[in-house]
Amino acid sequence: EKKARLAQDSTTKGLATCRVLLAELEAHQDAWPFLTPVNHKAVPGYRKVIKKPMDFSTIREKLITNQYSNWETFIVDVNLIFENCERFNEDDSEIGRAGHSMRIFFDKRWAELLM
Ligand SMILES: Cn1cc(C(=O)NCCN)ccc1=O
Repeated sequence: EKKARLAQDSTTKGLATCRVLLAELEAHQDAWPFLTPVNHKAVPGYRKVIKKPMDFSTIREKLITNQYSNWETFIVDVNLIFENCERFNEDDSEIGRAGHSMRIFFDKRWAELLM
């Protein structure tokens, strides 16, 4: 509880936690579909179906250029990756399974770092 409040209050600390977590997400073996923006020229329908694309490299760029005011705005973008993946991919598909695996990993690590 105290750690969570601390991380929430001082945004720099909160954002340091975000950097740690983003590095772990990018290093995960199931991160491959989410490392860079989906190439909508190579993936028919993607641009039409997914209104707000997001990926780990975009989140990293936003972190580096100070576009997240706090850890909550960071969480919104991470969850957008998983929501887009569930919307566009069957649960029983390579990418669908990777998305579920990454979401489970993220939720667990976030809880450990902030609770
Ligand atoms: C997240 N996502 C990724 C792809 C993809 O093809 N990624 C490139 C992998 N090299 C397609 C649909 C999708 O929802």
